Amino acid sequence: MYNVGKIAIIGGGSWATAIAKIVVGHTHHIGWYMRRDDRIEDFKRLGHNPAYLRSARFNVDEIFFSSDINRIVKEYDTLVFVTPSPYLKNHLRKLKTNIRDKFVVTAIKGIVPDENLVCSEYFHQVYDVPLENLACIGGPSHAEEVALERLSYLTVGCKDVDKAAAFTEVLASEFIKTKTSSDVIGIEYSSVLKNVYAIAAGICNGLKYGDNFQAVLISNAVQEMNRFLTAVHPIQRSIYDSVYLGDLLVTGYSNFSRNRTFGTMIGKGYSVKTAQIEMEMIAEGYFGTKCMKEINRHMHVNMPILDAMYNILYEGINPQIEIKLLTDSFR
Ligand SMILES: NC(=O)C1=CN([C@@H]2O[C@H](COP(=O)(O)OP(=O)(O)OC[C@H]3O[C@@H](n4cnc5c(N)ncnc54)[C@H](OP(=O)(O)O)[C@@H]3O)[C@@H](O)[C@H]2O)C=CC1
Ligand SMILES: O=C(CO)COP(=O)(O)O
Repeated sequence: MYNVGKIAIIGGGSWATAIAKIVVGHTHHIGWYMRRDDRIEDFKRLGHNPAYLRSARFNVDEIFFSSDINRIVKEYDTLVFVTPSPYLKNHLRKLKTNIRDKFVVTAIKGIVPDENLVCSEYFHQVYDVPLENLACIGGPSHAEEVALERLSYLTVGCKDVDKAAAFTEVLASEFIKTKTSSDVIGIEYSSVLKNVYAIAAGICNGLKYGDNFQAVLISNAVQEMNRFLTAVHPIQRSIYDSVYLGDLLVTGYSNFSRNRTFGTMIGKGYSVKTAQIEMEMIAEGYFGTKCMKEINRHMHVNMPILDAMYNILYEGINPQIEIKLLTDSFR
């Protein structure tokens, strides 16, 4: 089996912390790049991330921390990128080290803004990482629940399924079941789209639509997701697998979801700016909406929910009017 070698986590937020906890439980050593030295010092002193998932405790002797991304990249074989998508380029801008020969795993559920590329395409096109060295982690997995050791399913996608299987070895546990897939592009796009649909679910919640309508919205969202995935990467897949439908459901229904929370505020009448300030956390579906709208200008897939989100979030159309129009297109 493929040897994943020494693993490093790139990013210091809640999902990075949850993944670090899982991986170090297996390997007893990880590298960890965080952007702020003060956070690293506090982490070492407290034995937990001072800002995210504070209940997840670590043996800091098992972690090599650094705010120098080049140092981490040089010394580790498998790099797990877990930064919010809008910040990925900021971190990579500092990179002077070649990553062509690394195994690059992304747990990012978002598109690289301005480039309109999912992360694997970005690493392939800009950093020359071969497709068989690129993997993604998907599936319904709120970091808060993973930290509480509530049973969760993670899917590792990689063109080279042997490599995907090797990486699942460092994720699987009593409370994490793992699956493999070769559908990297499909998983990445579905992870972006489910955020857009979770914003839609939140907006409808804020507008006081009930559970009956939410079910119709999500049913139509899964059909829309399927149409797009079939157009962008036409392979045999079941959209009902948990990595696609499951992640859509958890993000659309869970109170942990930042995207849904952001949408609820918009539905209640907050402006985009105010909702973003109030949230204090990032709802990547906001950025995903614009990127997907631009990508779909060339793809011409019928995506009424995406279009409605774009009109509300970027064209300033009243959510009440836009959702009313959307309801007429639903099956
Ligand atoms: N949270 C979850 O449940 C899940 C998240 N994901 C995905 O994981 C990825 C990471 O999200 P998550 O861990 O939740 O993020 P969080 O919101 O928990 O953390 C935000 C991170 O971004 C950093 N950051 C904030 N502002 C900037 C900036 N201007 N430039 C660079 N970095 C900045 C923060 O650093 P600092 O603390 O120094 O400010 C922090 O490390 C996302 O793509 C998300 O979709 C996937 C599955 C589950
Ligand atoms: O991807 C997630 C759960 O699988 C997290 O979604 P949010 O970013 O909406 O919180």
